[in-house]
Amino acid sequence: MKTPVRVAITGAAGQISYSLIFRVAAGDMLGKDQPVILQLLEIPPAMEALQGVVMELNDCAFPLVHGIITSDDPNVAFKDADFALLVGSRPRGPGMERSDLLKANGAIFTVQGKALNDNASKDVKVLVVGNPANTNCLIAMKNAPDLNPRNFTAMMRLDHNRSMSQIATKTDSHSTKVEKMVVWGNHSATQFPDIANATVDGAPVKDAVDNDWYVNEFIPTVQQRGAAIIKARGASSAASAASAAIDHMRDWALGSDGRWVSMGVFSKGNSYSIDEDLIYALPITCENGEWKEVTGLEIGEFQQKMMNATEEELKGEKEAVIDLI
Ligand SMILES: NC(=O)c1ccc[n+]([C@@H]2O[C@H](COP(=O)([O-])OP(=O)(O)OC[C@H]3O[C@@H](n4cnc5c(N)ncnc54)[C@H](O)[C@@H]3O)[C@@H](O)[C@H]2O)c1
Ligand SMILES: O=C(O)C[C@H](O)C(=O)O
Repeated sequence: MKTPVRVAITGAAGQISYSLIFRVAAGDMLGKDQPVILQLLEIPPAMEALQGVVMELNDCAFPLVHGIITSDDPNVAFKDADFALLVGSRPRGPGMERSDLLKANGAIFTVQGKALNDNASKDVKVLVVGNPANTNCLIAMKNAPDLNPRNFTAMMRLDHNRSMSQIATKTDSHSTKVEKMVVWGNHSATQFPDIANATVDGAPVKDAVDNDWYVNEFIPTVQQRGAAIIKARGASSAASAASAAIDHMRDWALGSDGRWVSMGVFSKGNSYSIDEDLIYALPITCENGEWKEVTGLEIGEFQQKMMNATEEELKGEKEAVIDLI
């Protein structure tokens, strides 16, 4: 039996966590042979609801769960954490953009960045899910000067998975047959789901779909999918967001087997001339617990325009929270 690892999850009584925690506990994230100690963070008004979640976790009698800690203090929840999934923050409602949440949520990530810096394992792998995820991740990273910036990532995997699913449906194939999809930039309406290198059943996607569908249907559908779910469900995506978080962390920890994934990462040293002080989604492969940028892709005029637009938005978000970083 492996030694248990510590998995901290914030917003643990919320919608996403209600799916996420149970999947982590079942071994979907780190493997069926990896015991976990769950370290669950909430704010004081939600601690009672969190106790209900813990009762349900206990009632599952998960073989891999070797301890459950609950707290409203990030210094306790992040103590020696090997993995930290920062979910806790307000979701947007109808008619809002994710960046409208910066004022409400940004400050959460200064406190949590400091607490990670002071308490977590030096190798902690951090995934920011709470919106606006990229800029919240930048805030947390900047408030954790003793941790390697490479430890901080933002979730773009939901956008990546949404793209693969849309392509599979359009080409009458299956999402597992779609490879080399890239979603660049911000988890927002400016994100750029790019099919230039993507293949389906080994053949170029761009030969299988027409450009009009790509530009006028596919890209806006992926960009607006979060808003479409809010409109339909009356609440933001939760189970699919949890599933994407599981995919992101699993691949980072256990490897992506050469498959490309999209992750929001610190842009310093990137090979696509993107501003070097952002959390920007790039094409990534993961191996031996490390992520690596896919380099050397040719960038055409349309791609450059789309990549610049999402970069500009991220620069604007950063300016809006400059006092927090
Ligand atoms: N990056 C993505 O792809 C993606 C996808 C879906 C949702 N999200 C975002 O994830 C966040 C959570 O969504 P949800 O549906 O679970 O929301 P929710 O409102 O159901 O749950 C959020 C939980 O966070 C808790 N919380 C608030 N402040 C906290 C703090 N300082 N410390 C710890 N916990 C705190 C709340 O008490 C609540 O229980 C939202 O910001 C949402 O927009 C991101
Ligand atoms: O759209 C939202 O606000 C929730 C989430 O970021 C999503 O993409 O579903």
